[in-house]
Amino acid sequence: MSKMYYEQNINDAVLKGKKIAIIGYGSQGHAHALNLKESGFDVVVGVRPGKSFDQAKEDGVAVMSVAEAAEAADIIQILLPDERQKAVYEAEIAPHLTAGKALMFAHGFNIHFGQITPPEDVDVFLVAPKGPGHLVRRQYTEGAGVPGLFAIHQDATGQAKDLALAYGKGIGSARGGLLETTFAEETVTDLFGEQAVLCGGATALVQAGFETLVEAGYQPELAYFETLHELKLIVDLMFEGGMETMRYSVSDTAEWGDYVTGPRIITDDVKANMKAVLTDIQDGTFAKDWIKENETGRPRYTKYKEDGANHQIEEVGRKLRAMMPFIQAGKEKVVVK
Ligand SMILES: NC(=O)C1=CN([C@@H]2O[C@H](COP(=O)(O)OP(=O)(O)OC[C@H]3O[C@@H](n4cnc5c(N)ncnc54)[C@H](OP(=O)(O)O)[C@@H]3O)[C@@H](O)[C@H]2O)C=CC1
Ligand SMILES: CC[C@](O)(C(C)=O)C(=O)O
Ligand SMILES: [Mg+2]
Ligand SMILES: [Mg+2]
Repeated sequence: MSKMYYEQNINDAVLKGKKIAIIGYGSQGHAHALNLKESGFDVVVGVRPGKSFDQAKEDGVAVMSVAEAAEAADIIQILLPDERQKAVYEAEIAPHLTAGKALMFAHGFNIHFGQITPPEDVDVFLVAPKGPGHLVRRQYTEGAGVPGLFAIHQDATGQAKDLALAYGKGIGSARGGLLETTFAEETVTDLFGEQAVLCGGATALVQAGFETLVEAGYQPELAYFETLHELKLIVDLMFEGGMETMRYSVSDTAEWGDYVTGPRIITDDVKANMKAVLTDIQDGTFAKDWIKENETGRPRYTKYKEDGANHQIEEVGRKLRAMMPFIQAGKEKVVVK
């Protein structure tokens, strides 16, 4: 088994007294900033004027411009959208990235695909929680933690690994476990996971199931409960006790259908497609296409987003969820802006 690091194995003294700049206050940014602050670390948020700036202020976190935060900090964690990082790094961070500081990421995209090349005299490492930022925050406040990966790209000070582990502990990820990787492995596996399974694979599966039922004449509300709402309940059991626990709780009929029909849906063709997706990620085809999409004003991204929001499963879901206030009760609301 790979070596896992948990809270009790990590001495976070190395991070005490250092100023940590969290650049960006979005999904990951707000979670890292608030968790680190509540773990007793010295945090400043660097973000442009606007929504996030105001939110950070309202949350009681010290907030400055990106350049001011980068200048003030010993450790600079870039939590901006991947496609914006290069421009902000070059204009506002690089001028303040002096010898002995640390540059951090939560995903290796810009280092691995050569978009950002930091100077050799700084530490460069990543701490990447394996979960959405809002859940990194929510789980931390509940005393739990989203597991994470860490990787060292440059160790100029000899302290990079200790800093990465202390940071991972500070955001709560050492409660779930920290695993060492490389920038290459983190970047490729994260992109593969989100595209093939967690986001792309899951939404396509749910949508296809919903459409199959609705096109066959069944009620859309029923199709929503069957293919989307209940998926969370099924995945909760897999999360808690693996597939075995889920199969224990469902009926034997469902379990039999799982064994005989799963492979009719996820066929060898699907696995061959997954391998092709992995190749596109590994050889840079995906990254090149995503960078070009951003350089040309995101025409396809915008259309996909619009189509997704207008799909019948979303319209039906909004109405049904409005009648189930308990879904959000007691939770920090994830507001889609
Ligand atoms: N989302 C997630 O859960 C995960 C993300 N990651 C990685 O973490 C990193 C951050 O991702 P994520 O949290 O999704 O990012 P978000 O899209 O949530 O980041 C938005 C933040 O970036 C700010 N921002 C955007 N452009 C600029 C700019 N030009 N100058 C200053 N601030 C700017 C926004 O400010 P404003 O409000 O002003 O627009 C906002 O605060 C990425 O590397 C991602 O791959 C890793 C694991 C999971
Ligand atoms: C699954 C999507 C993710 O990789 C994540 C939340 O871990 C992301 O980039 O947001
Ligand atoms: Mg991820
Ligand atoms: Mg990702």
